[in-house]
Amino acid sequence: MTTDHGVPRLRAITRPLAEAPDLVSLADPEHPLLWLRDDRGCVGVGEILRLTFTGPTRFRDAAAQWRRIAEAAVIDDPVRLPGTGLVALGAFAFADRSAAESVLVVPRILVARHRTSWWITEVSCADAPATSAPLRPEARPQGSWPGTAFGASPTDPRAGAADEPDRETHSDAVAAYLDGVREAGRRISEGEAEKIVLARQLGGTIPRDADLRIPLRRLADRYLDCWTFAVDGLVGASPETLVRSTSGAVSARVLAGTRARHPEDAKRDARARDELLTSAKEQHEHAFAVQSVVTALSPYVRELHTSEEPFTLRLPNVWHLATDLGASLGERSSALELVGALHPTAAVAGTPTSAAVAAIDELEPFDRGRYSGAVGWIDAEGDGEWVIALRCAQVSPADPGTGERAVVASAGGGIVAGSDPEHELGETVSKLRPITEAFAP
Ligand SMILES: C=C(O[C@H]1C=CC=C(C(=O)O)[C@@H]1O)C(=O)O
Repeated sequence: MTTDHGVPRLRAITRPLAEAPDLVSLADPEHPLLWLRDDRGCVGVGEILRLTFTGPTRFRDAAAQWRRIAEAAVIDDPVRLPGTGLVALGAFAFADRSAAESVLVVPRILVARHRTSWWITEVSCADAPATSAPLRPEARPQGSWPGTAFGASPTDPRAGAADEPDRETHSDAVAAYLDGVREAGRRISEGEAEKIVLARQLGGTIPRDADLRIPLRRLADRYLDCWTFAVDGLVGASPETLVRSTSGAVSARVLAGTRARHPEDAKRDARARDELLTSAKEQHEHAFAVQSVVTALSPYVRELHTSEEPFTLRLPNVWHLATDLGASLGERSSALELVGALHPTAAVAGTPTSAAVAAIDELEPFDRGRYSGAVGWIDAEGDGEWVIALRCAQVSPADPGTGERAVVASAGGGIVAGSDPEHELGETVSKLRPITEAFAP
């Protein structure tokens, strides 16, 4: 199955699909592989190749290995749309020193959609005899979903203790987060950094046979402006496009600056939006995030342009300040190479990057894993779409003793001069809502 240089040789056969299957119901209930937003997306069934990476060179290694695999592949693709032919889905860790593996997974079967076009791709070893038509996966019936009520931290998973920023006494994990925010504020006032993004985690458990398609469907139905994803146990719905690169066109959506939504009270909701748009602090925090993306992308693109002013993005749980970027790809860099150049942006690390990453390492008492890393897909042309892994949870393999799967949800926010710790805590509660609600019983 490999070339003389040890590179797996794959054959991908793509065929148009006349019918329009429900992508979520085709996913594996316990190990879903899914990428979905409105009328675009794909579901992977089975796995033919899994590549793992760790350390500071994880993006570069993945990009180089994927390029070799794509060059060696035999591709039969009359459909020729973004995501046809050979495709891998991936999830990458935030930190260079993370214990979490970064992965690229090539599904055996991919069923996908781009607006009104549907297709199926079957991937096999190039040396095996080719089949005439790809195997059709079948929708599986819905399984059980007892859900989970998250506890205040992965090590203190007392159900229900998660979201209580107004409590007089906070849990140890919340107290540690608040201390971290204060310390970040102190460092910023002393000039060590201008912005530091600090996160916290919640913990829960689900039984081994819980059907993860249920929280995924809730996310996809509710967060229409987000990419709903499931890759190697990382499940979420992110509003922030790190980079999309298709046929030479590059785009990104930068988010930073947040207010909780109040959909039940239109006036209060509008006030929250106006406050966000006019807050000098939020605009300042946002500008750092835009600048970090512009600086990182510039060497790879031409004609980079951004929306003139940040606009407000309305999600069901929060308002965000947002800026869209567009550009043309300058040279033939793959989407994964662009991801490696962009990560970590100021939206998830801070400014300047190295000082912010060092502060996160000291002030957050946990490994972020893949939270605030990158999740997305890449095809054989190097085109792809990657989001920052936000509003998400990592679901672990089942514990052999208890049969339970640990679920760790994470959310954070940018700390700048003048940030108020209790307000920041409230912001993480709003940002955790997509996951706490999707995983609710
Ligand atoms: C770090 C997170 O959000 C980032 C993205 C949008 C707005 C953010 C903010 O306002 O702080 C964060 O930079 C998170 O959701 O965990």
